[in-house]
Amino acid sequence: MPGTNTVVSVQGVRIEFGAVKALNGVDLEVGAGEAIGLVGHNGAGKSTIVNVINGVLTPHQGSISYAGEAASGISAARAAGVRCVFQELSLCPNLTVAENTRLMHAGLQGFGWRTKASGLVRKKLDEIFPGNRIEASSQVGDLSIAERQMVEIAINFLTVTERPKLVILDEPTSSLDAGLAEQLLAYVRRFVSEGGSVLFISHILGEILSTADRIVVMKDGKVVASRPADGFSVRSLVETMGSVVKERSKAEGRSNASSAPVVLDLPARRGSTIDFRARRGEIIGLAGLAGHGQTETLLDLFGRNCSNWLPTRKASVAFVAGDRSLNGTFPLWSILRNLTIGHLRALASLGTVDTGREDAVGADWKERIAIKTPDLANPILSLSGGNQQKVLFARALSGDAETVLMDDPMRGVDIGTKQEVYSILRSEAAAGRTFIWYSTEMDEICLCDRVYVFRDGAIVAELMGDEISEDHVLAASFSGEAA
Ligand SMILES: Nc1ncnc2c1ncn2[C@@H]1O[C@H](COP(=O)(O)OP(=O)(O)OP(=O)(O)O)[C@@H](O)[C@H]1O
Repeated sequence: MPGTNTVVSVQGVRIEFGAVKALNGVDLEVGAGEAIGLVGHNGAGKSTIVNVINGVLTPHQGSISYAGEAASGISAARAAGVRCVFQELSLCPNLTVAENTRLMHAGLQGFGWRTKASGLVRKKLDEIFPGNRIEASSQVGDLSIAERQMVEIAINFLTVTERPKLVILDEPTSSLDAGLAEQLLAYVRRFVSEGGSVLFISHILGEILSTADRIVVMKDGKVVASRPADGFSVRSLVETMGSVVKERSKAEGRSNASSAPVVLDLPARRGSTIDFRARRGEIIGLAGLAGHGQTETLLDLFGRNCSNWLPTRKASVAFVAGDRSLNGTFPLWSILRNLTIGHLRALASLGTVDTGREDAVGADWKERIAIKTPDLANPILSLSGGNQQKVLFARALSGDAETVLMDDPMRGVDIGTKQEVYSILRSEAAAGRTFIWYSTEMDEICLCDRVYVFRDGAIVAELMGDEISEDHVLAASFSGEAA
């Protein structure tokens, strides 16, 4: 029986989507003042259990109770103080930050609600992310993905009539750079020390280990471990999730392509003296604080190198978009069509798509990066977030583009798959492909051959080989000079 200090308890919950057993008898309890880290491979069932707790999904079997009272549904969860920051951000892009705050908090009503909403959200943004420059009057569609994530987090933590009791954060740092992620984790610890509870999902295991009191590991729709965080290490977590840690030194396999031909370049801008240059076979990292011009540089490179008045059989650059739902997936299409759309010409014979070859490409990539689905003909939205991201990767890598531009492409991808993708990138680079990779994860930046650090829209440092380290990237990000 759940204790009096229990905020939410789920017992024996089962959820099936057709043939997929998304939850196969899950028990989970969250106590007051507890920070729980929830980890598991892509498709393990983490978002599904979140949707049960916040009342969006009704279990096919099993029960749910809030503070010891059996109840279900969105309003029961809301009344129990459950709030959720979703993996696919749920703000309305055509409304302002203040208007989105009002949508989430029905208590903001009557004369002067807009001023009150603006004040509350600005105050919470400053409390969680000191130094941010987000205006309450800004339209959400004009904000970067990191800013949208910050707004959604602030809206869910703020108190209008009732203080939130349990805030569920589904991959909240996936679009935040290291500095913003640290600010959020520090705030989470403060919230928990004041008696609030947090259920925190992340594929970045370091932040789970440093923030959670207890870690729950899911695998194939079941909870396979639930222990105090100090009983886990990165290695034991990965193994409990069912993957193996591959040891690799940062410099392993780094190419020394300094004499290879330049395939893409951009002149220095905004007062910088450093030109951007990418050589054949290089993996170039774009680093720096989020929103300092990395995505714009990728878009600029893409625009300059793909616009062609004449139809072409071979695209020279492919792009893995950072905002999966806005620019990545075709939501009404199948998984297979989403994967092959980038290079249908190469799969065509006599002007129509050769479905046999298309199926073979799909089956090959399903196997290579473990896309978790019973059938590639299923809609793309039937996949978990991380598995959708794998499809976008496969779309870029399965074509024959010589250069692949990647805008923070590992968002939501589990650690086992990341390791596979790192190996694929390294072997493709050795075969002559060039990768330009914006990442908000320092570990990934450290895997690159050469790194450009961005600040205020300009390149402020170029790091090579052993110079590529967290300290040097941070020093350049803040002071504009390599350490
Ligand atoms: N609406 C849906 N229709 C069909 N299958 C679904 C649906 N939602 C989830 N699933 C399936 O349920 C399983 C669990 O998905 P869930 O999104 O909970 O995984 P997850 O652990 O959150 O993964 P990720 O780390 O990639 O976000 C997956 O196999 C997924 O394909």
